[in-house]
Amino acid sequence: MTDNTDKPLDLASLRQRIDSIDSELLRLISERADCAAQVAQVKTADDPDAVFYRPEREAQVLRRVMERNPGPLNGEEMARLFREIMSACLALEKPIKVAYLGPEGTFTQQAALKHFGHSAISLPMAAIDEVFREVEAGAVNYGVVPVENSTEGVVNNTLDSFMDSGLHISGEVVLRIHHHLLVSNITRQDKISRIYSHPQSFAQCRKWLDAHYPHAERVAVSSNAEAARLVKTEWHSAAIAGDMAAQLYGLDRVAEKIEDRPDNSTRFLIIGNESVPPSGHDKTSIVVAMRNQPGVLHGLLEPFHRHAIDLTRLETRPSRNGVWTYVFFIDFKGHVDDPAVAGVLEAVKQHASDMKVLGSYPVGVL
Ligand SMILES: O=C(O)C(=O)C[C@]1(C(=O)O)C=C[C@@H](O)C=C1
Repeated sequence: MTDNTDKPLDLASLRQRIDSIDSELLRLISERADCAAQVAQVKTADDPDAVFYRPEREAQVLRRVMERNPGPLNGEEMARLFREIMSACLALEKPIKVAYLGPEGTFTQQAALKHFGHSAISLPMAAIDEVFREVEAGAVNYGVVPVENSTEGVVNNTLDSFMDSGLHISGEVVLRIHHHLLVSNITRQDKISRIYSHPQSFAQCRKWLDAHYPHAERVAVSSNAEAARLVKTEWHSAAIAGDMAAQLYGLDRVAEKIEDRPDNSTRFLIIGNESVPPSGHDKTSIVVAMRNQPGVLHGLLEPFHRHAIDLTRLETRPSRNGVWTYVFFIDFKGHVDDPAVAGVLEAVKQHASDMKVLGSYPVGVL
């Protein structure tokens, strides 16, 4: 930025300019919040049981921000700012309650905040099936559970919980997972003989641990946050956990980003009671039970090929009602309202002994 003589502005003038931009931003954000409050009135006038949170609309707003972002901030950074503005606007309409796989400080809490923003009320649950139960009981509006990790694969408890549940998937969020080796202020760093972490995190950092702490005892605990908590009281122990747990328990990072694969990421699902209209860029998840006959897998997959539908994931789990029978969890691009998807689902039904649509939802934006 320069004045009329092409000289760069001095610090005081730049700060003055920032103050006036902030005043303008304040006015605009408040105007936006007023609009959201009016949206709430319109929604309740149309329907007393109106649902205020609209995942398809939020995905569209964030995508538009990313597409139109002129820089110099990158698109994701800008979308994160808008994510928080929208979260605050929704809280003005109606605060949203979200249960997540706890305890506090887990990656699942980080995923919940990334998806809903910090104005959502987030409540830790002790187990995945408890998250499902809280949503089913109506104690919270939505739940957040991990479903797959790029290094370690599928989270079986989540898939199994879907088999017995009538809940819908209303969204997905992908989180880059960075693990750190954490110590507390009482830790003797040269005497670390025990390392706590969740089994999945141990698996994701196996090579690093073999190289740097081959003789330390690896103690598996129920969550990374629990690992971080334990380190507060033991002078010879360290924990492997992420940023949220480090912050929550005030731990120091002795080594950062120790995961073996730099692209290590986990996908989480948002579960709720409502189905979601199309957002323009959606995914659908189904679970299918097949008759045990030759060629069933071909019969199941052929319609996707025929209708040019992009499969994004296929998982097999043992079915709970028969020895050596299986169910398939399938994710693919598109929304149940798309004619091509409707065609595929019709064809899959012909081969399946049972099929359930778990939900159509916007492809994760952030
Ligand atoms: O468009 C709506 O339905 C709104 O309620 C507004 C708004 C927003 O702030 O943009 C807020 C919450 C919804 O989840 C989606 C969008």
